[in-house]
Amino acid sequence: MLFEALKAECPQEWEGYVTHPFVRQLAAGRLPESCFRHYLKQDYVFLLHYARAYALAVVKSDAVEDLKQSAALVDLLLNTEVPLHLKFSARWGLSESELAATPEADANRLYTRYVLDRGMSGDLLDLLVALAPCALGYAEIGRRLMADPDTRLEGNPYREWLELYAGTEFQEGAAVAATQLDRVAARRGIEGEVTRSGRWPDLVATFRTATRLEIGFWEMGLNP
Ligand SMILES: Cc1ncc(C[n+]2csc(CCO)c2C)c(N)n1
Repeated sequence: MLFEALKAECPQEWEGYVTHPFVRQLAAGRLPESCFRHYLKQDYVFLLHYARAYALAVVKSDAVEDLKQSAALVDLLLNTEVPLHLKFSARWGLSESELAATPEADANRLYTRYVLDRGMSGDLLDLLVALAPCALGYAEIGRRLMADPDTRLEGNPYREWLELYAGTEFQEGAAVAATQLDRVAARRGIEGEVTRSGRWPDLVATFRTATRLEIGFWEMGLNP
């Protein structure tokens, strides 16, 4: 699986992302509320740009299956994920107008524009690899946190967040994204020993950069 091969190339960055102090504090219920609210506001802005990146994936698709999958994700993001985020944020006292007026943090801008740029200058595979730490990382984070003895669900104000990303629906979505990555790679002639492909160094560099930018997003969350 391409996703596993990419992770294996940058274990330090990957561990830094999925075990970041932000998520560990969140899982233990020790994350300051100001950090979580800051994160929620920035994540709203993030989701809108993320939807744009999948819209670009529609443009970059040359197979009907990929067109459909990316188009469905744009719809899911804008018409399900964003309303869910609004509902969730409302319970933290954040209104839609407050979220919409959020000034975009540099770390946020850096990340989403990097992904869009990889998609713009590269092909669908470059774009999906740039999206992979986001599309697949949160499912892994949710799964790991649920198995972590330091995680506390009882009385944890962030319990819903944990249950969302560890939930079946989310895990299945990530599995579909991983399958698409493999399918697109195979169509570009990258199959079997993927690490011997001429494109491998560039794909690894993209994945590593996007993973580092996810770390930057957590860091931003810790510094409201
Ligand atoms: C900074 C940041 N990175 C990743 C996600 C996770 N995520 C956003 S939309 C989506 C579903 C479609 O793949 C996933 C997994 C996030 N919320 N914020």
